[in-house]
Amino acid sequence: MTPLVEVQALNRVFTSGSMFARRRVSAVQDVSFTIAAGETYGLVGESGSGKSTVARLISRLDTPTSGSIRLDGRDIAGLRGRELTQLRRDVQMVFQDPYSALNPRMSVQELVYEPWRIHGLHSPEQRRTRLIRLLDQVGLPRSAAQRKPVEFSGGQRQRIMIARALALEPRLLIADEPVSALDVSVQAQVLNVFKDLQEQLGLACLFISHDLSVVEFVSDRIGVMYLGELIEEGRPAEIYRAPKTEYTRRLLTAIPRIEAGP
Ligand SMILES: Nc1ncnc2c1ncn2[C@@H]1O[C@H](COP(=O)(O)OP(=O)(O)OP(=O)(O)O)[C@@H](O)[C@H]1O
Repeated sequence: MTPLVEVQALNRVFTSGSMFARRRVSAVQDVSFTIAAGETYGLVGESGSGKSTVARLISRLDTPTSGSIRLDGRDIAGLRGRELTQLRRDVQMVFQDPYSALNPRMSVQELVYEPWRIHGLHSPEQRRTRLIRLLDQVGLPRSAAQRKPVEFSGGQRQRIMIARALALEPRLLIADEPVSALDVSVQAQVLNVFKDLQEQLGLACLFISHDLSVVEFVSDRIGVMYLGELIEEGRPAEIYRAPKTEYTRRLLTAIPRIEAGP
């Protein structure tokens, strides 16, 4: 079966500086992996290892230096016009910082309606019904609809971000450090939202974190990145039982593991 996402020999080189002092960074080096429909693939590695660059390349916010990314077997580099608009719907992102990503002047309802307005989707009646369903799915009360982001805690704001990302019924959700800005006590609650969504919606997810315990909690498979390369890949249990690299072994010693909620 064709994987939903197929990343092949991906490279991204950044160059900066003047003609005399040129700086060249290989942010992503020969990275290949796949994500099946309904699968959560966790990408872990320390700051600067290239995780966010991979996310930006898959969502076509950036262009690879070489290599390919296929969604449903089609190379996303060639998409134009209506097909590119469809990609923008099919791949949604949730970022680390819900404080800056949500427009503080908009209510939760306006924030969730916005992608529908942009894409010209659904009648007013359908929007109301869908909004209620989304709030239920991410564990927010219906009364949240009329309130503004400032009235919510960090964890609740991240739930608003997730609801907004789900509004367009994406095929792939990319979550880039979605719990890193949250208190540890709140992290598990938001991670459980991701787990519930996987079970309810069968959503495919690229889940990025520098924290292996976070990635292990939500992922079916894990890829470890180091200095732009994917140095190890496997199921969480395999990686915990027998890490293949010294770097992964070091990540494993770092933090306590997250327990599932009640
Ligand atoms: N636009 C850019 N121009 C130049 N260098 C960049 C650019 N974007 C990223 N880099 C460099 O590429 C490397 C990988 O960065 P990237 O943000 O992908 O890593 P990361 O693993 O996501 O880290 P973090 O979690 O801190 O964002 C870093 O060395 C970074 O400085």
